[in-house]
Amino acid sequence: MPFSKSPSARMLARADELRRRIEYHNYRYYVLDDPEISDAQYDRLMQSLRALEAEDPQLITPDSPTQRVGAHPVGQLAEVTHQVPMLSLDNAFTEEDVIAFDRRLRERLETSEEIEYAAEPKLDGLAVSFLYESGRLVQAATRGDGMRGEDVTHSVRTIKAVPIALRAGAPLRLEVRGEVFMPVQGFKDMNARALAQGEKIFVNPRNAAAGSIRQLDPQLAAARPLDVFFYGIGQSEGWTPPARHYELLQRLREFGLKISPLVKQVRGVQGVLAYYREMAALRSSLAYEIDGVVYKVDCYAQQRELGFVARAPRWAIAHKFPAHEENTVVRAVEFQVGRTGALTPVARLAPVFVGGVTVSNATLHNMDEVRRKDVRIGDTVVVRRAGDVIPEVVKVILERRPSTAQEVALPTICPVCGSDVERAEGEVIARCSGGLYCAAQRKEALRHFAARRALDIDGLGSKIIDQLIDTPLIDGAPVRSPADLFRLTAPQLASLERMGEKSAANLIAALERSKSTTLARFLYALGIRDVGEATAAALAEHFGSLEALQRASVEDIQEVPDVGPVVASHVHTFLQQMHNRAVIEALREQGVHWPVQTPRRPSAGEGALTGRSFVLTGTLTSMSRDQASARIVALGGKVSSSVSKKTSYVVAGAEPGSKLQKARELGVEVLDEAAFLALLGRVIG
Ligand SMILES: NC(=O)c1ccc[n+]([C@@H]2O[C@H](COP(=O)([O-])OP(=O)(O)OC[C@H]3O[C@@H](n4cnc5c(N)ncnc54)[C@H](O)[C@@H]3O)[C@@H](O)[C@H]2O)c1
Ligand SMILES: [Zn+2]
Repeated sequence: MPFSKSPSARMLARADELRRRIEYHNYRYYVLDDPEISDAQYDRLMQSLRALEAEDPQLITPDSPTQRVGAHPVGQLAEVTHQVPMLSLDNAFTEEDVIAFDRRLRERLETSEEIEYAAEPKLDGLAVSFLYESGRLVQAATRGDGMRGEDVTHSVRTIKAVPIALRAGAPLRLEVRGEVFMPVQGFKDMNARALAQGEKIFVNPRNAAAGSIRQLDPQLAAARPLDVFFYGIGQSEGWTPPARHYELLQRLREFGLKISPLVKQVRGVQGVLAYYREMAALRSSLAYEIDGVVYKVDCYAQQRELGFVARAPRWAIAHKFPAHEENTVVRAVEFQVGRTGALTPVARLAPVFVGGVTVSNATLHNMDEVRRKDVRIGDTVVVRRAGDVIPEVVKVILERRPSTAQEVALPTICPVCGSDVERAEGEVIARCSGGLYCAAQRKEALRHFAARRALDIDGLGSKIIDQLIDTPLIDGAPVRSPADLFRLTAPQLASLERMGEKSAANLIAALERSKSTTLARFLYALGIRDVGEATAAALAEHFGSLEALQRASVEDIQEVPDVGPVVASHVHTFLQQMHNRAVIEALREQGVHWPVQTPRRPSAGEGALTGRSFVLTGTLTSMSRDQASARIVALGGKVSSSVSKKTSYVVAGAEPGSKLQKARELGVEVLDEAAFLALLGRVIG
């Protein structure tokens, strides 16, 4: 055990360490607009430092972050000195903090009366000072370190809500202060565009607003959806300011300056706390983000009496809402299989308190999203939970990536049933192909199987299906697949809740009747992805028997009218799954049957493209690839997915892939869209 240092030396070192960390995060937040920790984490660092300094005031240094506002900017923007300092606000995180604040004020004012407050939403943007001379906007500046900020007149002039000229009656000289922010929808649109163009995206609207305003190029700020609410003044000349803050805001509105419509005059602790609850309830429905509410003593005479401390006025406090964003670590990424077989990556997180609840899972939506955000196991990420929305991983903090971080891999087999996972070309979602067998898809598969247009099992609704898959009925096991339905006996069914003997007997009879079906209904009932009734009917007509379809290759299946490569591959993969085959086999053993059909022959007029094979690449403007395939096949041609010497034509649409290259190498004839349409036209005409 090392010797414990003297307490003051230890506290000194700790205060030093906290200051260094806070300075670093101030720099990232105020100068780079790219924070590395969440606001809540930052607030905790500040609270720790405040607590230390309160314990031993000798620890306070003049340059401690508790004594100063923000950070001094080091950008290329010109510096502006604030005539009246732009301060920060003290924070309250609990009702107790607010009660203590109000008590302190009444003690200082030596009053037993309730204080009147102006209560305002606390916009989450950045503070800007706007100087109007003779009613015209002459300068706009950021807060910076409170004493000196940056000249941002060029970008502020592009904000439509900031008047270039005030209305008549405005004082000769007026410095107004307000919050510039980005509405949530504008922020999302902007990030979506940035993403599409491979540009940097912002974590939240606040950083986006700050980043936009501090751009050197006013064109950039002009393109960003910025807005403003004005909430106070700095220096002014040539008028008598009102006696109350609330009245001041009304005057500012008369001058043409935008004031939050949510500002209210309230009385005492009860008044402010009621306002807090009202705004907390409104929070998620507002078009912009608020991170709390601000209470300001309404009467300016009282404000003057109360004065300031180092970095904030004594007469105001920001009452913060629970944070919407927190940082935490991704411990693992697991895949959940939905009822339609879709695999969703889910991040397992070190539990974190955010948006008022403890969150330990967050959806990653799909693999494209995982790649785009580059989320790896072991990463520190920003997690967001706003309102009742599902928690989401917003971004990875790359600076915190450990060398052991692991990339996320899409499993090749379903984590629930072990069937192959398929992800069709161009599709975002990966799916389990074990539709008939997979426990995750069981309920949906049974519901679909029994539906009227499938096997039409009268009386087998969702409620009974729920019971069947939860109750061990058959040899101690619940129903696992459609084949199990036909093993059920009337007494077993009658033992289910709300199921009399009569209904049980009816259901057994319905099951019996459903055994006699058609191949088309049966294929539809299997619930193969993208195989609706029409496709099922086309498959049945084309192949005539289930055996023929089971033997068919992807190319063979593509010969069916209206079946393109994607659907063909779904059908093929589904029928190749061992577990699916076993269920189909069991269904037939249980007596499910259909009349044999004769396979379809091409009718007159068709067959004009017989013997010719096509490969499609790129995008056609007049039809989809599947439609093009269908047209070719309807005329007797074949469509395959890869180019070989035997290929008759490669049809190349816009932005063709490597297949075009291959065609040229092999000397295969290439048709552009016009030539392809001409060929179809010639053949038909
Ligand atoms: N994540 C990080 O690394 C990091 C770093 C530094 C700061 N921060 C965040 O910034 C906060 C500190 O920043 P701050 O000093 O700007 O304090 P603040 O944001 O807590 O409060 C002061 C600011 O509130 C704004 N405001 C919004 N509505 C207002 C209204 N109606 N009336 C008056 N002011 C209003 C003004 O811009 C004012 O300057 C921290 O609590 C933290 O959340 C985060
Ligand atoms: Zn599965």
